[in-house]
Amino acid sequence: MDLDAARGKISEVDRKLVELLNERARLSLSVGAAKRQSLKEQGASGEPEVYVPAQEKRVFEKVRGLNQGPLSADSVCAIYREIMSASISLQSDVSVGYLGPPGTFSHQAAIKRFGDSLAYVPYPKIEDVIAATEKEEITYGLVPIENSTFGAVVQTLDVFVNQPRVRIRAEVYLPVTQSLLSRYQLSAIRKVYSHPQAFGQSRQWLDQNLPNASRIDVASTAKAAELAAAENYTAAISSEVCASIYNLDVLAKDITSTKDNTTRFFVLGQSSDTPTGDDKSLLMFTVDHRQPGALCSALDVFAKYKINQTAINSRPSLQRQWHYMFFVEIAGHELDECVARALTEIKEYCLDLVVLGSYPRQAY
Ligand SMILES: C=C(O[C@@H]1C=C(C(=O)O)C=C[C@H]1O)C(=O)O
Repeated sequence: MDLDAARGKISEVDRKLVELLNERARLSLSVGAAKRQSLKEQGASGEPEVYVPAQEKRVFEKVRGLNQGPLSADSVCAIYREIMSASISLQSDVSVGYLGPPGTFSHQAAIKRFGDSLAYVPYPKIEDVIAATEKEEITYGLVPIENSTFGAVVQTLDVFVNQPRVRIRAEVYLPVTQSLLSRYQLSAIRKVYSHPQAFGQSRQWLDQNLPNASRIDVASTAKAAELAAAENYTAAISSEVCASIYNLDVLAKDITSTKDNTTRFFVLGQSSDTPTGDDKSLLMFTVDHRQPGALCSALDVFAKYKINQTAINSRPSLQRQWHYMFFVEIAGHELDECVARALTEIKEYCLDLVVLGSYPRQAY
């Protein structure tokens, strides 16, 4: 086929594609109308959930299975991310809050999960994102929860300890590459700004290469880049995206201590999604300190029901000194029968058990 003929055929395919995309969009408007109708029939007030991670997971799996190439399944899924983003925005005005300013890994994770068609709202602190979700100032809030190198994001867990009225709706994994950004050469740098998590992920590199520079914690890696752009003899540990946003040079790339450094985020909303058959749930509880082995007995309930624990963390309970709030993530959905039974049983050993949410398991 010659060039003109190939371009002519592409143009014909584009015409059909645009037609099909709009046909799909009209159907997603019908989905929105059906959700509203069903809420009305149940006598419930408020807007239906427009972002449905369980359904999106099914669509991605279906599309992966259908794909015969030459496009890679990942490319087709990236295109579908945008198609679904557009159909969400058509159903309703959706806004997603994240830890800003623009360019943070939270911002990148939000775009990875929600695509380009939604409105993004930066907040200066993680607790502000959670408070804005609680007040429904934004439709969904995205917060970091743990990093594969440095562990739990304690700022997020500490807000959960106060039991905000939000539910986890989805999880997102984002590969994270930390870099040293500055307007100066390495030898001139006296001060480094970053988020405590990014310092933790890059500590070895800093000890070796900038042992005498002071390390100043700030609320986000993008805030660090903003400060490094404004102040003399400073640098930031941040993302390469921020190097271009804040006009900084990348002095060193990929300075984290482990390979495949990845951060996991939660999408928070007003409710969790329905079970998919492959979900996880995050529980938060304290145990009765007067019962010896109470934590062990609580965790034993999961063993009894053959429920896998995928993560465990603890934070000070803030109620009594040396008492802890435990965060246990398990495989399964709160509405799965065996999880529901285990939760009833585990309450015997736990005080204040809260299910923070159930969400479809995502690939790393
Ligand atoms: C259309 C829906 O709403 C959203 C859009 C989807 C899509 O375009 O396929 C899938 C899930 C939802 O995030 C739905 O719930 O089915």
